[in-house]
Amino acid sequence: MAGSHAPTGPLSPFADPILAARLEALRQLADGLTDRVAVMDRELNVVYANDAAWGKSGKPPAGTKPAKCYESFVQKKDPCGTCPAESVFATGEVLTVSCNTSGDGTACGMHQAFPLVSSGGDVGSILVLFHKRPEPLGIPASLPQHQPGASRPERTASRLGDLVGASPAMNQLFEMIRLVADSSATVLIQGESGTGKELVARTIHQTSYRREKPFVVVDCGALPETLLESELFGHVKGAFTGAAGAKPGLFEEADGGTIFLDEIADTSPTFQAKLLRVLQEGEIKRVGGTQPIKIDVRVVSATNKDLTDLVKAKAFRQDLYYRLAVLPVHLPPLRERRADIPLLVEKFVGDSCQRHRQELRRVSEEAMCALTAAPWPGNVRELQHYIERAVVTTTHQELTCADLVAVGSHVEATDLRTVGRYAARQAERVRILQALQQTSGNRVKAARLLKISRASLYNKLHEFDIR
Ligand SMILES: Nc1ncnc2c1ncn2[C@@H]1O[C@H](COP(=O)(O)OP(=O)(O)OP(=O)(O)O)[C@@H](O)[C@H]1O
Repeated sequence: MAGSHAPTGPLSPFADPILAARLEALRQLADGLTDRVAVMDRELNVVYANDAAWGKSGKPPAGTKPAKCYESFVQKKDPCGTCPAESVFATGEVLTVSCNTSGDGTACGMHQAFPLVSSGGDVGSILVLFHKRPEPLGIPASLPQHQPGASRPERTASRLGDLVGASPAMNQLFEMIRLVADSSATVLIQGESGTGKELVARTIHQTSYRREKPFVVVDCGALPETLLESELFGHVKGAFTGAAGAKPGLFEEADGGTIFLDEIADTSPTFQAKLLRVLQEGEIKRVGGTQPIKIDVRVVSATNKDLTDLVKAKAFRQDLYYRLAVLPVHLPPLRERRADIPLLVEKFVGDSCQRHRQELRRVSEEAMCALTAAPWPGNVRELQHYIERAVVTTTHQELTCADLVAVGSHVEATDLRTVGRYAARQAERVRILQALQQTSGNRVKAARLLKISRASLYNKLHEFDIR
């Protein structure tokens, strides 16, 4: 039996179209879950709860007045003295409640509460995840829920698939990914460049039942409007000069899977109108064609711009925004979640050592502190490249602060000439280190190997601070 909506009366927040769309998406994915999930309005009426949340008391019969959360979940007549979820309405911040599984701290056993924002921008209701009920002895804590086939990414406290993180923001993200994975609702990921938006999209795909089907990435900002249309929707023979044959588009290629539309804010109004139609109708028409083609694709999009600002400035269609952002995800910049840095550093050192066939290297405590304190304006991507350079250009078993200084400023050079010069110097440095290694530190032999004079080698050792 599936979960159900309780009647909500004429003042239901779900008269709001965006909240209604979010509720529908949540209902689709939470109905079959064994985790307890509920949505409450500002008056603490249960607007939706899945069967697991109603538990033994069972859902109220249709037509009864909206049930209050305290009546439904803890069989109390009066509201709890303080409900932590109320702060979510006040602040719009995600809340995690530390309490044990029997629900000390909150009578209902609330674990996390997420704000559901209305089209007007206020918190119209909250999504609540509860702690699991203690299982009777002898029964496994969770029964396998998934079909055979490619396994879902492994989830540990600080990792989901390739995504690592220990900050509250990342932990909430892991929970959300797990919760939304099996819905087909659209997801909009917003965050600065390099924060991991594409990796999050890929993890959502790999966590979902679509994981054995394609994950197709489209950089919408990189293509002019007409090319983007024919790439995404395909074209029929003779649709334009050079269209010698018919070609299926990326939406067709992604059928059954997920399409990731990166840089969605950089699309033209004409393209936005066409994409909106595709999302509304669940079908595409190839460029130059008239025949609609049904598609079953989950759309995950991303932008490093604030899409709500663009909507206000009328630079992005509001109706398309609502369609794309049924499940909005915000990835904070790395400087706002420094607790993730040590885990990311360890992962990137491990990956780089493996890629460059080196033994696993360690990072000294002092160096880790310096890395954790750095500003990382280029976010996780900048940290990843920095670690890669450190692994390639240094030789000590343990990476120290001195090694990091030798790698150079963590701030990436942006102009091509500087990048080229920097890369050439790094390559030179690496070659000298290799020569010294090959000759067991014998500088005369190393100079001979490098085909430079001994004096030049001494100058370069000084220049690169190699001792
Ligand atoms: N939490 C994370 N754990 C492990 N690796 C990560 C994490 N976040 C980002 N990365 C890695 O950092 C790099 C940049 O991430 P990604 O390309 O997903 O960022 P992005 O936000 O999509 O960037 P852009 O906006 O420039 O397209 C990738 O190599 C990705 O694998």
